[in-house]
Amino acid sequence: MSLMFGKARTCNIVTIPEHEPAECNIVVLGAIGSGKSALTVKFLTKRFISEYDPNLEDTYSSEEMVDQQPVQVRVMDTADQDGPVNCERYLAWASAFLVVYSIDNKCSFEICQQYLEMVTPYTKGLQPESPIILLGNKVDMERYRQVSQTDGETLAARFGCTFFEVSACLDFPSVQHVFHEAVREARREAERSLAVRPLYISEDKSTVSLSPAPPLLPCYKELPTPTTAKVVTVKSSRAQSKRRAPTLTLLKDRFKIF
Ligand SMILES: Nc1nc2c(ncn2[C@@H]2O[C@H](COP(=O)(O)OP(=O)(O)OP(=O)(O)O)[C@@H](O)[C@H]2O)c(=O)[nH]1
Repeated sequence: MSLMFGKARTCNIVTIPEHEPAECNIVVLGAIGSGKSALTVKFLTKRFISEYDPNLEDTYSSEEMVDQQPVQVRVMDTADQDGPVNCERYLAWASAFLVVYSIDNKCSFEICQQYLEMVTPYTKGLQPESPIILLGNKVDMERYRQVSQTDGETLAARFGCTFFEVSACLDFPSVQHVFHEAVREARREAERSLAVRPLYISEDKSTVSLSPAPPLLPCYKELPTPTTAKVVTVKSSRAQSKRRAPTLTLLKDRFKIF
């Protein structure tokens, strides 16, 4: 079981054991057509897709550098046909959630509320919690806007989650920032969860030990086997490349990338 964010930390008494390399599993949720796949592919390839197979659910992996720390980011691009159903396939797997609606589609915003109502009670009870980011996508469609930024901010505040408005077809840095912010929030939650574990001082005072760790949810289990999921790996490491767009081994017939 790999633990989240294995930056070893020593203090004068207790050394937290070196963990394995950090990993972060991000699950992208939202209504059909809200832009989940486009945002995912933009983050992984810097390119905007225009066509996709709406019934396919894929999980991608990318080596990222977030705040000078390497992290293996896995992104599950879900494809729920009718809103939050069959959620157990990703709830335990997730380190963080991106819940996406389209600002030009009020119905997609209402479906996001259903996702937040389903995911929040589950994550709030976890150690560490899996943070949630609410995303208003297609901000380039301002002239067709049906959901105000204030509505988005209000919904995010109601569920205690971070809020951004983005566009998968505009600049890459704003999309990358959202995914990296999800990693940062998951990292902070993991550190906070470690920090609140009580210390026990043994009788002879010579050693101090951390209480046995609460069963941290493994941030990466065997991927669930959704009927159509394909695990696709980003070929080149973004951490090492000179910001080259990694080649993503997408099955080209499913995405028309231009
Ligand atoms: N204008 C604009 N169009 C977008 C944006 N993001 C996605 N689209 C378009 O919206 C449509 C749906 O995008 P997808 O990324 O496939 O949406 P999805 O949420 O993955 O849809 P499902 O796979 O059916 O769940 C496609 O035609 C995209 O080209 C955006 O930021 N701006």
